[in-house]
Amino acid sequence: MKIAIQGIPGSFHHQVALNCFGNDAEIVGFRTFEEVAKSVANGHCPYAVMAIENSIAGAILPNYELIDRYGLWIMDEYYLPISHNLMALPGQRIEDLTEVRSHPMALLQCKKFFQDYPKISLIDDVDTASVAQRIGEESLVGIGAIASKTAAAIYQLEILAADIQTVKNNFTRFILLCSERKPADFLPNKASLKLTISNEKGSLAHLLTLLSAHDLDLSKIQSIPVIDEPWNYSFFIDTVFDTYENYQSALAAVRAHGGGIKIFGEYRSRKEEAGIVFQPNIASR
Ligand SMILES: O=C(O)C(=O)C[C@]1(C(=O)O)C=C[C@@H](O)C=C1
Repeated sequence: MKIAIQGIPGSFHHQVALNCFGNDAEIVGFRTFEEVAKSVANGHCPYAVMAIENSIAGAILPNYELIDRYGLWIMDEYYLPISHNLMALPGQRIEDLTEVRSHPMALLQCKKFFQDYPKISLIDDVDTASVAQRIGEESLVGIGAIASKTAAAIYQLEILAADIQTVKNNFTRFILLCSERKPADFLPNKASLKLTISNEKGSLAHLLTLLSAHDLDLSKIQSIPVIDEPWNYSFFIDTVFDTYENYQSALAAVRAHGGGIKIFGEYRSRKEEAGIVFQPNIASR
């Protein structure tokens, strides 16, 4: 079973793919999230794991756009506790480093730590683990990586500072994607949607009131531009609900008020299971 991820062994995506699909899964690494989305849409990989938001750094907005554009289906979610570590070639000290490279989301999560090291430039790179791999393979002196302890072990780097993320309790929420909606043998209590409303005074307030009147709890709302209609916006919404009926009647009310709805996925909230190894519900998919 092929699972598409952005990254290589030692990356957080790789860890999540192993946690969710087991050690026998064939994990296929890509350099960009766009290639990941494409590989699921064109059938090369039946499933993908994709980071969507982090508790310190916030949402990865471009990934919402990819799910929308490639018409992918969110079938599950997974919360991974994230510990970032500064690492370099054995023998290097923090004072020797002039550059630290990592995935942009990882750099954002560790910005505060580097305030004490103004001589170090922080540089965006492909993913956490591939920087660690490059430093090891090319014996790069003066360059550090921010990555997992697993990456340090695989690529034989020394950890100079552990747990350097701004707050210790740091989670990234990942979503599990497939190419299309399949019949579910479970009752969802969470959905990811795109809602489009007319750009009129009070229309967003009205939409939120409608959702709240049907007991929908919004766990996320994010506005994104409608690219072919300048200054008009759609809203990506994650909502958690007690009953599927409430959710359906909320959607019916939004439609009745002229709102457009695209459903990206209906699944079970995994927040309370954060950090616990689990099997995704893929038996019937
Ligand atoms: O670079 C990695 O190791 C990743 O898996 C990417 C990623 C992300 O996309 O947010 C995953 C989790 C962390 O939030 C930092 C980076």
